[in-house]
Formats: sequence, C-alpha cells, structure tokens
Amino acid sequence: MGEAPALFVDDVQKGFSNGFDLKQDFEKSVVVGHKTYVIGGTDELTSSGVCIFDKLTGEWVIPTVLGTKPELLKGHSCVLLNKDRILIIKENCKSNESVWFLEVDTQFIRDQKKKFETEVVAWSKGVIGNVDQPIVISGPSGVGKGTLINMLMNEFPTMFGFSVSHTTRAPREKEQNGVHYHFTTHVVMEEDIKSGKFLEFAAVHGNLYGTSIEAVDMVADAGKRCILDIDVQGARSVRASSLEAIFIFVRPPSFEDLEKRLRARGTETEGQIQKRLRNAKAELEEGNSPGLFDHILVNDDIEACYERLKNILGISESMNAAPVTTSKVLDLPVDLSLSKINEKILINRGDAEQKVVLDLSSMKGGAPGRTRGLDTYAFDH
Ligand SMILES: Nc1nc2c(ncn2[C@@H]2O[C@H](COP(=O)(O)OP(=O)(O)O)[C@@H](O)[C@H]2O)c(=O)[nH]1
Ligand SMILES: Nc1ncnc2c1ncn2[C@@H]1O[C@H](COP(=O)(O)OP(=O)(O)O)[C@@H](O)[C@H]1O
Repeated sequence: MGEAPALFVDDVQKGFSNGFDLKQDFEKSVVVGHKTYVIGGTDELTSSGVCIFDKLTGEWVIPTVLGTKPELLKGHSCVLLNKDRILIIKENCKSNESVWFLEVDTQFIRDQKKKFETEVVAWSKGVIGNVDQPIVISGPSGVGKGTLINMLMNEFPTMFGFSVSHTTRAPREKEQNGVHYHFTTHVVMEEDIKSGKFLEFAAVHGNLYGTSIEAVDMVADAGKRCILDIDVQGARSVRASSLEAIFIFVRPPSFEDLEKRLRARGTETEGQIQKRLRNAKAELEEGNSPGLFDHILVNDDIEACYERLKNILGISESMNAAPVTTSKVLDLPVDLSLSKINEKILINRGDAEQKVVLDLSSMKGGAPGRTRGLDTYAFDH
C-alpha cells in the first residue's frame, strides 16, 4: 500500500467525482467496486502497467503483477467482465496480440493475494480458437511413459508437442537441455517457483521437477496438443488448476516387470533404482485414487499399449497431416469502442458498417496461462 504516485497527484487533488485525468491513449480506467484500476502507462511509475486507487483508503496501490503482460498499451479499450476480470482490446493490432484479460478477483487472484499479502492482478492473453485438451501422463519410473510419448510424437509430429519440464536432477547421457528437460539448480528453481512461473511442481526421487506455464503455452501457441509427463503429485496439482486436461496413469503388468525395465534401461545407479522402486509402490497406490485419473493403461506389450493409448485419444493414422488448432488472427482497426451484450462483446470499428463480435461464451482457462476458446465473427447491421 503506498502513497499516490506523483503522476496522479493532480488527479487526486482534482477529486474523483469527475473521473481521472488520464493520459489520452495510454491510460484507461475501470471501476471494480471501490477500486479503480488504471491500465496502461509508459511512465516509470506505472511501468508495471497497472495502478489501483482504493476509494476506501484514499490511497494508490501498485499491485504485484503476474503473468506475461502485453507490450506497450496504447489506444486500448477496456470493459469489466463478471466483476472478476477486465477485457482489454488493443486497437490497430495486426497480430494475435489484440485480446488480453487482466484478472482482478478470480480464484487464482484470491489465492495469490494470500500468498503475496499485497494487491495482485494477473495478465492472461486471449487466444481466438481452441486446441485440444492437454494430456497428462503419469506412472512409476520405468513403466514406459517416455517410450509411449516418443511413439506418439514420432507418428504425429504436427499434432503433439511435449511440455519440457524443469528439473534439478542431473542430465542422463543422451538427454539434451531444453529438449528433454530444462536442467536447472535448486536455488534458481526455488526463485522461479516463488515468482509464480510454475503451473505445478513437486519433489520426486529427491529432486525438484516442475511444469512452467511457458512450457505448456509454447506448445499450445504452436497449435499442438500438449503432453505432460509428470508424477502423481503434479497430476493432482494440474487437476486443481485451470488447465482442463485428460489424465492417464500407466501401470506395469507386474512389479517384477517394472524392476526389470528400470534395470534394463541402465540409466540409474543401484541406489537410484532402489529409491525409484520404493517410490513406485506408493505411486501405484496413488494411481488408484478415485477421480484423479480418467484412464488406466497397463503397459504389457508396448505395441498393444500404444494402440490403446491412441484409442483413448481418439486418433487414427489418417489424422497426422493437420495440426489441431483453429487459432485465428483478429485484425482490428484504429478507433474501436466496445459494447458488452451478455457474453458477447461488440467491437465497433469507427464509422465502418461492419462490426466484429468477440464471443466469450466458450471461454476457458485464464491466468496463469492463456484464456482460450474465444470466437470472433463479423456482424453486419
Ligand atoms: N510433478 C512433476 N513431475 C515431473 C515433471 N517432469 C517429470 N516428472 C516426473 O518425475 C519423475 C522422474 O522423472 P525422470 O527423472 O525423468 O525419470 P523416469 O520417469 O524414470 O524417466 C517421473 O515420474 C516424471 O513423470 C514435472 O514437471 N512435474
Ligand atoms: N511394454 C514394454 N515392454 C518391455 N519394455 C518396455 C516396455 N515399455 C517400455 N519398455 C522399456 O522400459 C524402459 C523404461 O521405459 P521408459 O519409457 O524410459 O519409462 P519411463 O519414462 O516411464 O520412466 C525402457 O528401456 C523402455 O525401452
């Protein structure tokens, strides 16, 4: 909670009944209850892009800002949705950078406020169109998760992308940084966790592992369906997050088979194998937790198991040509204004006859990450 930034002193003295004296084009304000959110600004003081005036305390607050924020906000229009997020549309934007959401009171924000003990807002980029549900694959070490994922990615390279996790464990001989994992240190990873970069993280077999929000977004932005290879604790966290995924648990035909595979792989020391086998017992129990996994896949014969996996995902050989995305780019003119009609936003294009409708009725996701499922169409009147 702070003093009024110098930039706004004049505004405060003028009183608020007449609204803010905002820098034209750069700053827009939206009132949510007793708080006024000023969005935009090129000034040092407003470099976070968001300032909040609290009418109850009469103070300006610079909030903790999470998520990837839009580049220079100029000529943007804002509208409040459901009192929990502000829709921001940038005009004259020729890329898929035009639709943004600033979350101010969603469940995610409420959770983060408790953590940071400050005001918190979070950016989420709006994505027109959808990609198919991400796939979470869990199971004990050595069960064959990596083998199955490789088969899928080799057969359908345009359809699937791997979420590259961060880990503090040492790379194996054939593992490449940035491809199999982002190899990092405890210190760096703990910092990144604190600053909210991870969708989920867990300590597994004595090391830290985590899925960054960026890892999942990068796959989805490439129009591919994201595959996450994460442990059961991670699966639980993703279940509780806004990422709507399909959850698959891979089991070995027997514990003896698991041990044989782990040894045959030859990537761990005897001590590490023992630790992984001990943990496998608990993981196999956890795999039966009601409501956690949508499908249990027994990896007996690898080819048969792979066929069952493809059936679960509803894919066949003929599908490998087309990427799954229906992502569209929204080209917006200058001088736009917004009107809100239920879950549809009418984008008025200056004096042009044709308007654009942004349909939010199938919107999903949100911070941390992207807001997907938006649709647009032209509207003649
Ligand atoms: N929670 C979580 N678990 C992960 C992540 N990445 C990998 N894991 C899990 O960590 C465990 C160990 O992975 P790894 O060291 O590669 O060994 P492997 O499973 O024997 O190949 C496996 O259960 C992985 O599914 C992650 O980002 N988050
Ligand atoms: N169905 C199977 N039958 C026999 N060996 C298998 C089978 N699936 C995988 N493997 C082998 O087991 C070892 C562990 O598989 P991997 O995919 O690395 O497991 P995970 O990623 O679950 O730790 C590898 O050497 C792999 O070739």
